[in-house]
Amino acid sequence: MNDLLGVAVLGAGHMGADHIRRIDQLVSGARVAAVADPETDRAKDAVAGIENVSVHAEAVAALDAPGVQAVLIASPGPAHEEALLAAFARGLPVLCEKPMVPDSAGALRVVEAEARLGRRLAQIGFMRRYDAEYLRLKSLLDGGRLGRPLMLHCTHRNVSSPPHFTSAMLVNSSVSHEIDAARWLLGQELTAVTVLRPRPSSHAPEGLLDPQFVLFETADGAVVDVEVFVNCGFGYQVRCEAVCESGSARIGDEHTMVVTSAGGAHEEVAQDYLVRFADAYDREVQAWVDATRQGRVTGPGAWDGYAASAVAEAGVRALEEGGRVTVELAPRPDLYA
Ligand SMILES: NC(=O)c1ccc[n+]([C@@H]2O[C@H](COP(=O)([O-])OP(=O)(O)OC[C@H]3O[C@@H](n4cnc5c(N)ncnc54)[C@H](O)[C@@H]3O)[C@@H](O)[C@H]2O)c1
Ligand SMILES: O[C@H]1[C@H](O)[C@@H](O)[C@H](O)[C@@H](O)[C@H]1O
Repeated sequence: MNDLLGVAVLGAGHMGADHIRRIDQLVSGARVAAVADPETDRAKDAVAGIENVSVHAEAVAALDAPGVQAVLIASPGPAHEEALLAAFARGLPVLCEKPMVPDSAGALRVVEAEARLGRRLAQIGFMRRYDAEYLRLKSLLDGGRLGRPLMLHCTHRNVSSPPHFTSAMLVNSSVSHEIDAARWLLGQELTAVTVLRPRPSSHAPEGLLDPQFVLFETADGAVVDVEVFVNCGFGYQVRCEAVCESGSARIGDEHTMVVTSAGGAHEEVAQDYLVRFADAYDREVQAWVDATRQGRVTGPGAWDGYAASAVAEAGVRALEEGGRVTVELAPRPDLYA
């Protein structure tokens, strides 16, 4: 392998442009070798000032571009399956933004394709696993000092939702993070989901069911609740409180600065995920580059992406049809044992 891992970035929108900047300026051991976006001007803007990078309208052309040794997928969710399978066909390691594939059948096809290869190539962009506060909570729960976890209470608030956002996306895009975090923190699969629909906020776009209250049950009898509110208007807030047999622990309150001026003081609230989780994205991409250079996958993988999609799909059914929906997972291939 060359000195620097050559990465093709697919999608140069919000996340893609941020990852391009990160690989170019912050991460060691990698460089941006190619970028693909059907909006080629967007791709050109994102790589302005970067040398030896090719720009493509088609994702596949970027995978085949000179110097490409790995892929970072930051296109919209529905484009991920094709890109993942194309990367697998070329033996290229991948970091794929969440959701891995929004529908569970497509996600399972990705799992099966990787299982057929017989080696793991995909890491999924569940960056909360790299956030310092989540890591502290994980370490506390694993240490056992608080006893068995019984419940997680989660809050996931965005200032506003993008124009294309649908009611289903509150579950399969936003809550996909809580689904992965809960599986990871508790070390269990989520087995059933119920979604309550409070009256929509008058600040939400017409027809969008926002907020929602999502309730998960786990294989070992714990319960996870998530308030998801993507047009809350005031800030980006992600909180998680674990309630255990011998105590509780809460994260998500620390991302504030207290500003004092003109006879008053107020706490600032982060306005978006790029600020709140900046350090987590940095650590995530660095860890992916380091592992990839060693020929390994160390982060959340295709099975985690599939499980999150299957749980989210059950959640969307619960949202649309009402009632409690159980989650059916396919058998887990040995590759992910
Ligand atoms: N981890 C996180 O916290 C986080 C945050 C935001 C978005 N995301 C995920 O990142 C992905 C991108 O989201 P975004 O907010 O950057 O979206 P975006 O709309 O800002 O950007 C997507 C870009 O992909 C391009 N594109 C469309 N089809 C493509 C294709 N087939 N190949 C290559 N590029 C294509 C679009 O032209 C656009 O420029 C989504 O999967 C989203 O869920 C993750
Ligand atoms: O795609 C984004 C992203 O995953 C954010 O982390 C989440 O807070 C948003 O709700 C979602 O729309």
